[in-house]
Amino acid sequence: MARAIDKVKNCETMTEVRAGVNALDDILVPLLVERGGYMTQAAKVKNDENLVYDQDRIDAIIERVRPQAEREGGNADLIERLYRAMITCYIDYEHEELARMRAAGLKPRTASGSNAS
Ligand SMILES: O=C(O)C(=O)C[C@]1(C(=O)O)C=C[C@@H](O)C=C1
Repeated sequence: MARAIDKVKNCETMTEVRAGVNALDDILVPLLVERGGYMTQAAKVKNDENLVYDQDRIDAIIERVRPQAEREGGNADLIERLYRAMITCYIDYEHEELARMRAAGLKPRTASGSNAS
């Protein structure tokens, strides 16, 4: 199976480079929107500001994506930096989504862990 790095076309002009980048952004943006949708789901399920940030999960994601990047012929350090920056943005978004849902009437979790009715 072709690695991602092997799909990069040789370019002679910046027009060609930017056409390649635009084509990938057309794929990336919908995926980032979809990933953001799961932050909304996470905010709803966690329903606790103190649970939004999860260091163990961040570590697990980085452990997954670094070897994936290497298998695709990429730079694992670059992908880790991108993921850490992206997750930081999604954490902010998850907090925003939880605040939005609270303003719309979502009640905080009770001490027993279930949602207050
Ligand atoms: O898996 C979670 O617990 C999430 O809320 C998602 C996510 C992410 O994948 O961006 C965001 C915040 C957490 O710190 C860890 C990971």
